[in-house]
Amino acid sequence: MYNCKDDSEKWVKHVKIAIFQMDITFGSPEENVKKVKSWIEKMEPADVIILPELWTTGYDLPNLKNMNDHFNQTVAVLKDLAIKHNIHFIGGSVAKSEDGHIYNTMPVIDHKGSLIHEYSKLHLFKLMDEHLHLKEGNDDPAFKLGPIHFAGFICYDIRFPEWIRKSVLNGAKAVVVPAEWPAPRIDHWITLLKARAIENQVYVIACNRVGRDHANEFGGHSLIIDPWGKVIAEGSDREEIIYGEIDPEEVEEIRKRIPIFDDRRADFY
Ligand SMILES: NC(=O)CCC(=O)C(=O)O
Repeated sequence: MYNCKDDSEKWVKHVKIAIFQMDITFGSPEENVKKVKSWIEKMEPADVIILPELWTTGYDLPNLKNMNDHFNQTVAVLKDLAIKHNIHFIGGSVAKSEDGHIYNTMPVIDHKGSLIHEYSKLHLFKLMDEHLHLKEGNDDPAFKLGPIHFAGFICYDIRFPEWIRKSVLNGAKAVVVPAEWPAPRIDHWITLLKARAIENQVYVIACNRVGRDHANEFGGHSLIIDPWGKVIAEGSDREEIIYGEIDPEEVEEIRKRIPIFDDRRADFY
């Protein structure tokens, strides 16, 4: 069985992922936290939970400025849950106030309840007014859970392949993507995620919300894609937990089969 809760450097197999493909109650952290707490109680055993983008508030962007301590409060909840359930959280993203700005920030919390990583969305999505309310981050997307190298990006970031390639060249074997991706562009979502997996020969684990707010209907179709581009698990357009296992050794197998990282012409590009 898997063990990505082993802190040693030993290579592990079959890390079990649980994607919380949830609807989000607009502007109501209490309701959304309540839902995450109840889903954990009923979920199958897993190693890592992935949550969607801005899962506590949705795109209630004008009101985020009144929620100063929101990020720390949410991280505190996730820390308690991580310890109680002995599970890692890639905590989607949560609005974070800092230095007079608000960031769209992914917290990663390990099974011992430590906040081990933060990444603030690098590319703000103007079509959903992010540039009017948020500030872009400048973080490194890379983090490790146990011995596994992940890189985490947020939603619109997946349209920038060179940003993801940079982390892969630095060692990432699995790319994680929390999102609030609208239903009318769900074919872009699926195609871009498959392309990121195939071109980088990495796992792609992507959690999209479902439901609607005043402006958008969101498309679900959360995905776990292997480094060959095969879909291991795919969500519907309704609320559900999506499970799948990833095996980091598979990345090396695929890279032996088609050795793009040996063949690429870094002298040209
Ligand atoms: N929340 C987002 O970043 C949405 C990105 C999106 O919809 C896109 O088409 O890109």
